[in-house]
Amino acid sequence: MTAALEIEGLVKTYQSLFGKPRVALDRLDMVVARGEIHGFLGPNGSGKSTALKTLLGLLRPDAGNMRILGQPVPRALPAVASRVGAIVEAPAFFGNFTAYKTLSLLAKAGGVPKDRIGIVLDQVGLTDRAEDEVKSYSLGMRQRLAVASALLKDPELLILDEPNNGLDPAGIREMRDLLREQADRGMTVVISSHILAEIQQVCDSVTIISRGRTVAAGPVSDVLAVADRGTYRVRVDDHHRAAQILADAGADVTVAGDHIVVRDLADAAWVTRALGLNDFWVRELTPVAQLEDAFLSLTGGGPRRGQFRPVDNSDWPAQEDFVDSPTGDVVEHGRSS
Ligand SMILES: Nc1ncnc2c1ncn2[C@@H]1O[C@H](COP(=O)(O)OP(=O)(O)OP(=O)(O)O)[C@@H](O)[C@H]1O
Repeated sequence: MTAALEIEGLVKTYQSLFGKPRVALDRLDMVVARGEIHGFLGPNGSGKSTALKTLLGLLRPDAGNMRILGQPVPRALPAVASRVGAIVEAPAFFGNFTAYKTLSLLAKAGGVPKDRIGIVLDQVGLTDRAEDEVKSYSLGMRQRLAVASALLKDPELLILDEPNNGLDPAGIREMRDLLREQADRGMTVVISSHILAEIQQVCDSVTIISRGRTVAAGPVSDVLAVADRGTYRVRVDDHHRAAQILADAGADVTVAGDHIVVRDLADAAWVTRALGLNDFWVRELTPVAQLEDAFLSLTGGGPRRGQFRPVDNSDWPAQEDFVDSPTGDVVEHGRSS
């Protein structure tokens, strides 16, 4: 069976009248199998939105091949558009329209049967507020209304850029259940996110990008296995002193709350020996395999709002290029620590 989404060698450079061109996508590759929930992960400014907008025909690519539901895009977009639901930018709703009226207009414009409105309102948990004006909605409720609008067509492929933005923990859980329900019905779901724990819980597979390039892809368990390069959590009495002993012995150690994290360990027994020789007895020695760790080790740093977290500068424009973020926030220069 063909993949729901395929991107191969996608290149996109933003031209600027005054500054240097900015390479946002640098031969990006991505494949999403049908029926799965796929996480599209990357630090701020790594190119996620650019990739999704290019895929959906909102930006023109410089090079590369893309297919949606087996059809080459952007050429075949008119043919596949009715089978794809997407939110790549926060949609602007009329504040004095109700959710029902908003969805009615969208349904009418898209030739969607009216009975879909009640179904999607129910799916996103807005039935009780359907007759309230959108201006009275919280950010999370607007987010759910946006998802409802994307679900109207009952699409085969649903693409959501940062769907959890503005949602509280309960809202995030509801969104997760909603996406899982859709996937169980056969819908393919692609979500971009920085909320790594969330991706780990909901996604079957991931593509991790950094600076416009794919750095890891595959089933979540495979990506975790690759990234699990001997990272262990160690619990011991007086963990500050124990961390010092391990650091003095040459280990890559950080103290994290009430435990120690030791990285790049070839043999976990080394920790037990090194501490035992100093009369420290290990109470816990557990391998750590979290998507967060995979993400950090693959992209070289954690996502921070409005900041770039470069990985390797070898073939990337000079540091002075990294001065503006799309949000206008302060931007970190150079390699992350
Ligand atoms: N309209 C634009 N003009 C010029 N450069 C842009 C434009 N939009 C994005 N960029 C640049 O392209 C790169 C990728 O940005 P993009 O928004 O695609 O990343 P992202 O991974 O979606 O980031 P975020 O997680 O912060 O939304 C960044 O260097 C960004 O500054």
